[in-house]
Amino acid sequence: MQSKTEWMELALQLAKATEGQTSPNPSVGAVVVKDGIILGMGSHLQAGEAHAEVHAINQAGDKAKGAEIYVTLEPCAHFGKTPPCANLIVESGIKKVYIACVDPNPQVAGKGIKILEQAGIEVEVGIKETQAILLNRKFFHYMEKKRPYVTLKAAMTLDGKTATSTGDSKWITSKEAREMVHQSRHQHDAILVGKETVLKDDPQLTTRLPQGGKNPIRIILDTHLTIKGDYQIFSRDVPTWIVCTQEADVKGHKELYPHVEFIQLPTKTIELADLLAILGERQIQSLYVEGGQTVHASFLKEQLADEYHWYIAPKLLGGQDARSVIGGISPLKMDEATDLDISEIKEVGQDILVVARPKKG
Ligand SMILES: Nc1c(/N=C/[C@@H](O)[C@H](O)[C@H](O)COP(=O)(O)O)[nH]c(=O)[nH]c1=O
Ligand SMILES: [Zn+2]
Repeated sequence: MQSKTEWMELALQLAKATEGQTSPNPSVGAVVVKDGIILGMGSHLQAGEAHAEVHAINQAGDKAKGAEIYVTLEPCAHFGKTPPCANLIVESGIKKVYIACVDPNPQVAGKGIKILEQAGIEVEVGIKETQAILLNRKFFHYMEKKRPYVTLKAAMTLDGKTATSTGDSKWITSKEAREMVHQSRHQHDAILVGKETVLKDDPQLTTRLPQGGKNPIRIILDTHLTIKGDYQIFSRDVPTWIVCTQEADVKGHKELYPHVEFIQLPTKTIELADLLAILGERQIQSLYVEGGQTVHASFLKEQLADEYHWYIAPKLLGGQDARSVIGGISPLKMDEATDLDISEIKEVGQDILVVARPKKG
């Protein structure tokens, strides 16, 4: 017999397994249980398809009568592409609903729970709530701020260098760490780099995992559209959006690269807040920023990064002339530093990954 916490843990595993593939929807898992026996379980797999509760209840069939359901997010109450799960739960005869976290989206918060309680179904909220909120932090952030959740990624030596003075950086981190980066690319709607990274590294910015994976949209910051030539970012297999400013000659570039989309900002410089708002309007919920140092400096200065993935290799380069992780100008006083909460440190091959987020408040 599993405890309610263990059943919710299973539902969270089901949700976590689909991380990145359900965008613009959240990742959700559900388990239907009666007398300690699993009658049905499921994950929401793709936006527009059945929700996790539908899969789990369909598997349980008539046996769902008198059962309990564990679901990682409050059941929906609105008619989206599928009928509301709250009504389905009522019709199924389920007698108790355990919910990890409510939907913070003001339009839906609490509506699903109300339908259940009005039908006389017992509801308990908050089992493994922290993990459930963490799992869908990008979705909740996007719902609240209408701009993508931004993760800055950097790979560096133990003394914080991302390349030698000649720009050589192949490779700093191990195969395992680089594979984890591709896993993150798969889980993000878009990936962003600056002009310098394109000119120096000629990156593909695609997801290349042994088991395959979704390619994020490539977003390149190129203020005056200076990137010309057969760079890999112009390949036709992945959508590429180039961000430039008002004086850039988009018309001329469009003739060179007809398959590329241009986002021309009405300003002399690329204002990141404006860009993120535009990306939000285009349903980009999560943005993976692979640098380089100038781009990282802008996101830090504007305080627009929501998460940092620092991959640190057991190497030392030394030298003030080697490239550091974040460019720009440093604040004068240490107490102007950006304070972070380190949420995870894990070994990846011979490297370590530090996951950190700006301190709230
Ligand atoms: N030099 C390194 C990285 N380098 C990161 C960027 O500078 C590269 O241009 C980008 O990842 C290349 O993308 P690709 O062409 O799609 O493979 N990133 C890493 O994690 N470890 C490194 O050691
Ligand atoms: Zn639903």
